[in-house]
Amino acid sequence: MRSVGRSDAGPSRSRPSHVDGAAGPSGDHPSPADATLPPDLADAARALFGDRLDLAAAYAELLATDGVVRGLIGPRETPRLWDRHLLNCAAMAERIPEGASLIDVGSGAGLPGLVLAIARPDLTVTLVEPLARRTTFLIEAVERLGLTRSVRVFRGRAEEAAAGSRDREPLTADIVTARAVAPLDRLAAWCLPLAVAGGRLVALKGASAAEEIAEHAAAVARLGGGEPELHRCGVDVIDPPATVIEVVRERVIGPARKKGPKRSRGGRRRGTQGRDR
Ligand SMILES: C[S@@+](CC[C@H](N)C(=O)[O-])C[C@H]1O[C@@H](n2cnc3c(N)ncnc32)[C@H](O)[C@@H]1O
Repeated sequence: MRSVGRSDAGPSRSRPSHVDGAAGPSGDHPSPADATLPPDLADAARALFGDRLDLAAAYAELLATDGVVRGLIGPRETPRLWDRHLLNCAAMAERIPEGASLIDVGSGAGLPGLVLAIARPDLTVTLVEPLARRTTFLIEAVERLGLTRSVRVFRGRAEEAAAGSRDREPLTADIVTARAVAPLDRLAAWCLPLAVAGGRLVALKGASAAEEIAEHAAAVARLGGGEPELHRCGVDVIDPPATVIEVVRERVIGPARKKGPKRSRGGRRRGTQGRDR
């Protein structure tokens, strides 16, 4: 069994002051967001993060420092952390119902799962990531941002999370998110088993989202998914808006059945007499 790195041990002693409601972006003191956020993105960031903007800025700072040093984010990404990463991911929040449970598959350095946990304190978030270097960063980030009550980290693959083990129930959630993890057919195979019946996969995709739907809709249906839908998020807030593909888990498909013994032309199993069932 793979190890499970949980981070739900209550508030961290090292949590930053802004979590306790120290001066926010509109307060009297300079805030972390004032220092790191490009001025032309400030309105969008305020619209998407609201009074959690300083927490988002603290996460951006972590990505730009520890995230780069540990090789989780390329140094060339730091000038575009807000527009390409934080704002895009936060825009997905409009597709997620109030109070939902959420599993983020292949979180990497926390995108989009940690961003959504920052923007939406009403969510309960599980970050699923197989690589130890990444889960170590995630666990530390969750503690430093004071998010231990709403976010936990599962080290393992999505398939393992969905399968459960002798010591652990299978993980499930209302919403399963993913960004930059796999094409839609593979994503559906990994993510739909993690959604409750009627729950949804919400995958952040790029410009080729419509082609992906055309290519993989049949595979998604075989996996128990409904018709994939394309939605634009953050319209009038970010430019361009974020594109997501959503798939509802309409049917619960069990594990692939093993092939039975070959049947003869008459419908009887080879080597059996009489009963065919
Ligand atoms: C390209 S990174 C994207 C990370 C992050 N979602 C982002 O947008 O920056 C893909 C991530 O998916 C993870 N991954 C790959 N296969 C996976 C699986 N079957 N289950 C869960 N995570 C997986 C990898 O370890 C990696 O961290």
